[in-house]
Amino acid sequence: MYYRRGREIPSSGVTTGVAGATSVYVVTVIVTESLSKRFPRVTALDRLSVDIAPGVTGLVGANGAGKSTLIKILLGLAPATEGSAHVLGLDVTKDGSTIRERVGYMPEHDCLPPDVSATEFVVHMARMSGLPPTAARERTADTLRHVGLYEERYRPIGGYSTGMKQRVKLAQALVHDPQLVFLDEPTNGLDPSGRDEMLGLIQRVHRDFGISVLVTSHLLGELERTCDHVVVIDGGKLLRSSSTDEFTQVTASLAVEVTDTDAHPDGTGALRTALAAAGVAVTTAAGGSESLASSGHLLYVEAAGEETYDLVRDTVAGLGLGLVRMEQRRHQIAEVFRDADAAAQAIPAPAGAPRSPHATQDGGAHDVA
Ligand SMILES: Nc1ncnc2c1ncn2[C@@H]1O[C@H](COP(=O)(O)OP(=O)(O)OP(=O)(O)O)[C@@H](O)[C@H]1O
Repeated sequence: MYYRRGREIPSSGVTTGVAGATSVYVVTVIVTESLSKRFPRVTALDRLSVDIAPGVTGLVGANGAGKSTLIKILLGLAPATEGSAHVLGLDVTKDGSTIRERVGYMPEHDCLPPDVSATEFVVHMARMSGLPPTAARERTADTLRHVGLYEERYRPIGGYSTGMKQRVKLAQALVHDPQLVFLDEPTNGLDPSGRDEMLGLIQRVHRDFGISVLVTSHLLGELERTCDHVVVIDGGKLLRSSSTDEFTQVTASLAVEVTDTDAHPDGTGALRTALAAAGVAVTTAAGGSESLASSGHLLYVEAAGEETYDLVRDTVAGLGLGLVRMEQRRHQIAEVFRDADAAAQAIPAPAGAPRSPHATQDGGAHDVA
């Protein structure tokens, strides 16, 4: 059973967006309703209500935003202070052990025994999940092959690189063939190529095995590449939840670069003036940074459709400028987040109000790839 805001619907034969006679249901794998977690000195989650559908979902937020706390509550490992949460239709307060049978978990921190091999460790975790010995060994071999550790599977984990250890953690989360996996900062400590490999593996977990993924990161760029949907939290509150396409496509723009001419020594400025006169929104750089743009002679033109391409081409030709490039440019999640953050900072905090974890910690939301 999956739930949509408390309404129970059968999972058999149901896919995302099931149309009933009178209403449309959205199938979810996770639903939280006004979920809060308060520690004596900090509110880690603050009335968080969010629906997460099958697929690959990114949970993004600065260090201390509440990501790990949410995962622990969803696994039934820590109680919420108030509110409710369901995972695969199961209540986290009552069905924690069933949830953990059906959900894989890759913890953030290093938790691997150094003296055993990947095979021994993953077989052990498979047995702990209830698989019989033969199935546990077979699944372990398959899973280690999937994560690219087959050759090294008999070596002690203590001699592994960080990337290999992350793969062992991923393998133990997948070995019992869960319906859903929680991956807590799986790219932590990896170099750029290690990150790319891990992100590729995560996409294949869903594409090849149909396992839904909730993956946390404080690196917006990598979630943008990997996830169908992104949930942004800040100081335990929901900042935004939408599909990656919505994040990045809503405000698609054209990046336009032109040459200067004798008639127009500032070709970029001339084009900008002409397009503005034609009623088109033009900025010189993302976020309005004039200096950044002037060094690259780039204009960003809000694209309403095909006609914007035609208008830019005709205006460039009319001014006698050379068109160096005109390419569609999707806004990056980081920009959307930066805009939201700028808006939040414009609202002064009440005198004496405690600073949120977001405001007090390093490596925050702007720690983008
Ligand atoms: N057991 C605890 N006792 C007290 N405070 C806690 C506890 N666990 C977490 N916190 C606090 O709750 C807030 C959220 O922590 P959480 O670990 O969920 O954040 P996070 O988004 O996962 O960040 P990180 O990636 O740095 O772990 C932080 O301010 C943290 O210090």
